Amino acid sequence: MESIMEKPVAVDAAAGGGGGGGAGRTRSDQLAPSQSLSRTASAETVLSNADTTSLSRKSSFGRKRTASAGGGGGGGGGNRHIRKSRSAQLKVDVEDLVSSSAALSRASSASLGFSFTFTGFTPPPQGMHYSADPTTFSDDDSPMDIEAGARRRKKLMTEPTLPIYLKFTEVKYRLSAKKGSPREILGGISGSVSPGEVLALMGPSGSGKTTLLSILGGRAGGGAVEGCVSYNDEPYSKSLKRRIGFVTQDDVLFTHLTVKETLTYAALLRLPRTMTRQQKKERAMDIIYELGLERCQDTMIGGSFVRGVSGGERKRVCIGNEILINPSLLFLDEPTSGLDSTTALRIVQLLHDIAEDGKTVITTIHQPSSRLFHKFDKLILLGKGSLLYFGKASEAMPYFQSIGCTPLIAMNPAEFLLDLANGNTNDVSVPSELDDKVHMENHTLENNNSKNDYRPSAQDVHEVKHEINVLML
Ligand SMILES: Nc1ncnc2c1ncn2[C@@H]1O[C@H](COP(=O)(O)OP(=O)(O)OP(=O)(O)O)[C@@H](O)[C@H]1O
Repeated sequence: MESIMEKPVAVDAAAGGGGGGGAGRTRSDQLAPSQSLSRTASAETVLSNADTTSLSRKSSFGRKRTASAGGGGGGGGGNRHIRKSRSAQLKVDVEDLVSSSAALSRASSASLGFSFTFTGFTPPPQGMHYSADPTTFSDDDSPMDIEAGARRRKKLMTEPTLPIYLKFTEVKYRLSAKKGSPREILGGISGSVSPGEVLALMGPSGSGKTTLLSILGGRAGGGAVEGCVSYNDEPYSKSLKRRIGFVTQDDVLFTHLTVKETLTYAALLRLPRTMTRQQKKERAMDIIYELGLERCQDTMIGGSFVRGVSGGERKRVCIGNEILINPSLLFLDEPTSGLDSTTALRIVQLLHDIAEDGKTVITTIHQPSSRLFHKFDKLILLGKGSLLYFGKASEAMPYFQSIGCTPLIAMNPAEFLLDLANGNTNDVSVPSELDDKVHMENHTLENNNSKNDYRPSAQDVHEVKHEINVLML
C-alpha cells in the first residue's frame, strides 16, 4: 500500500456526476395502529429526556414520529392523548435498551462484530429540521412506488461532509506465491469517481472486484500494491480513515440484538464525544427512518439459528452502521448479493440517495438487472484482473458496439458485458480479429485431439479492444 500512496497524481477537474432520484415511499398509510402507537410513545419518551439546548431539533424529531404515526389516521391532538396514556408502559425506549441488563446480556452472549473504526462525524447544527416524512422503502414496495417515493422523500443526511474526489491510476496488485513467480491479481486499473456519483465495479467471480475495492478503501491485504490512489489529490491518511465507511460482504452483526439496539449501540460507540448521548440515539433513530427500517426496528437481527430480519433489511442495517458516521466515501462489497431484483434495486437507489448528498460511493456488483445497471453513474468492468472498460455506465454498451462487440439476441447489458469479460462469445458478435483468434486456437486444439473448444479470455477481448482502439485513433 505504501508505494501507491507516496505519489498521488494531479487531479483534473472533477467530472460532473450524480443523477437519479432518491428512493423511498411513505409507509405511514400501511402502518398497523399498534406500530404507530408504540413509535409515537417511544418518541415521546425520548423527548421527555431531551435537554433544553437541543429542544428545537428534538421537537421536530418528535413531530416526525408523530407525523408517521398520524399517517395511520390519528390527528395531532389524539396522538398526544395516546402518547400520554402509553408513556407509563414504555418498554422499548432507547434509554431502556441501552441500560437494560437484558439487552446487555444478550449483547455479551453474541460475538463482537462491529468494526468501529471511524469517528469523524460532525454533529448537525442545533435546530436543524429533520424530515418529518418517513417515506423510505419497505419490503413490500413496488419499483414504481420507489420511483414515486424517491421524489417525495426528504433528505436526512444533510450534514455537510468533505466532498472527496477519488482517482486511481495503474493500480496493480500482486500476491507472492510460495512456489514460482508472484501471481498478478490486478494489472493496471485506472479510473476516478466524483462526489455525487456511484461507481460500480463489475466482473466475473474472481476478477478482482473485492481486491480493487479494498485497495481503494485503504484496506489492501498482504500483497504488493503499485500505482497511485489519491483522495482530493492527497494520499491516504489517518484523518481520511475517519471519512470512510466500508460495508463488507459478510458484515457481522449481533444475532440477538434488535435493529434499533444494533444501530443505537453503533451510534453510541462510533459517534464522537462532542455529541451528547441523546444526539447519538436520535441519530440512530434518524438512520432507522431514513433506511425504512421502522417496521422492523424491534425485530432481532437473527442468524443461522434464530429467525430475524430479511436479507434486504439486514443489508440496510449494515449500510446504516456505516452511514451513521456520515462518511464522505462509502465502499460496499456486493450489497445486493442474495437479494431479489426489486430489493436489490432499492438498495442501489439508496446508494444513489447517499451519493446525492455529496458522498462518493463505490460498490462491487455481481449480476445487476438492466434497471439496476442503469442506476450506476460509472462502471469499471474487470476480466481476470484486467480493465476492460471504465467510463459512464450508460456508455458501456455503445462503446462495445463501436468496437464490434454486440449481443446477437436481446440481452441485459450487464449479462452481455459479463459474457464478454468471461470470454463467452455465444450469442455475441465479436470483431473478426477475435473471431480469427478463436478459430486459430480451435484449429490448434483439434490438431492436439483436444475435445475442448477455445474460449477467448478476458485478455483476448482486452487485446482486441486495444488494437481496435489504436485503429480507430
Ligand atoms: N489473500 C489472497 N490469497 C490468495 N488469493 C487471493 C487473495 N486475495 C485475492 N485472491 C485471489 O484474487 C482473485 C480476485 O479475488 P477477488 O476476491 O478480488 O475477486 P472478486 O471479483 O471480488 O470475486 P467474487 O465476485 O467471487 O467475490 C481471486 O482469484 C482470489 O482467489
